[in-house]
Amino acid sequence: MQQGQFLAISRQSPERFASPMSFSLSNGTVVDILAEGIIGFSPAQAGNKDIVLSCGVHGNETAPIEICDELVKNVLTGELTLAHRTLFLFGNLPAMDIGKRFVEENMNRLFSGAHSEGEGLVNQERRRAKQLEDAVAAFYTALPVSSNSPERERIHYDLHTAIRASKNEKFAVYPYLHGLPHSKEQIAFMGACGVKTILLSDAPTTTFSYFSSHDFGAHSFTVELGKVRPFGENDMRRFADAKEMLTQLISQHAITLPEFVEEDFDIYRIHQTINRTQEDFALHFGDDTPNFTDYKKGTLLASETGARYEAQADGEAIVFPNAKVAIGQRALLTVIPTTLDE
Ligand SMILES: O=C(O)CCC(=O)N[C@@H](CCC(=O)O)C(=O)O
Ligand SMILES: [Zn+2]
Repeated sequence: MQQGQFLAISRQSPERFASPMSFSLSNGTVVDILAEGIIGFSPAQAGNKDIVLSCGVHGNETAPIEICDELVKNVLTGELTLAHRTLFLFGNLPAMDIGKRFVEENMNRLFSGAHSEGEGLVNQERRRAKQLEDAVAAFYTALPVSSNSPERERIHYDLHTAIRASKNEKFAVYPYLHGLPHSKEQIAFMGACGVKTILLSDAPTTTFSYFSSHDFGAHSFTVELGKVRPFGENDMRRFADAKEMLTQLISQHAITLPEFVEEDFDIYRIHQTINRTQEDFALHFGDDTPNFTDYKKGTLLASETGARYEAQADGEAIVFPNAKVAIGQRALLTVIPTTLDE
């Protein structure tokens, strides 16, 4: 509490959080530590939002970890007083220690129960994905929505940074909503964070943000705040707007957002999801080609034995290319400009 060293203790001495613990801060906020890297706060006069901020689901995506570490520190030391119940999740602690995306398996393909499919809970990423799901479920369902109380609003921002540089530096993946409307207010919040590019998903996935969106009706996004860099090497000025808005979100009962103006955003829809199915899967552009580089119809983007993957429309752009993913996993997304209600 004095130093707010929750992440440091979680990483160095996780056994200290082997059993759940609960205590109160002098401002009345109740702190629930469920496990290493999992800490919830319930202010004495909690507003109507239940907010989950997750980071480090990929261990080498350090800027969001540094932001959340500081927010947690500020709450624990009393420098920041929360207005809403907030759950912070530091996802893959062992992967942070080795500075890698993951140790054995990409955690962000293990949600919505995928952790227990096939061989089951055989590695730490699978067990952790289940633990994170359980923590989110307990957090969102702790306060039953009573007919007398105003509807509670569930929010989950899963904070990442991208492996490649991006033409559009900050962008967010809006999970598939099964036909429900996209929230303009949420997109306006993203815009205030400096996230002016939104990718609308076209199908269910096993990502963390789809899990909270689909299972709990949360306003969820995977938010890409910049590029992967080691701890201590992030230029935090590039994250200032995001950090400021996240601080406002959790510490103010209501925040003032600029009106949503669609022209201020680049909205894309996912057009192709290309999975690696063969050992010889190869991308047909350079490793330094940034996300959102677009191509003419017919351009060969990737190939593997038995398949050639081409741009199917002029202006189709690449996102998250990675030829080294495990067989069966997503190696490339392509996106096409769209509008919100198209
Ligand atoms: O830069 C990359 O190739 C990956 C960055 C990253 O981790 N992105 C997420 C996106 C999840 C989503 O589609 O919602 C991921 O690949 O898990
Ligand atoms: Zn990531």
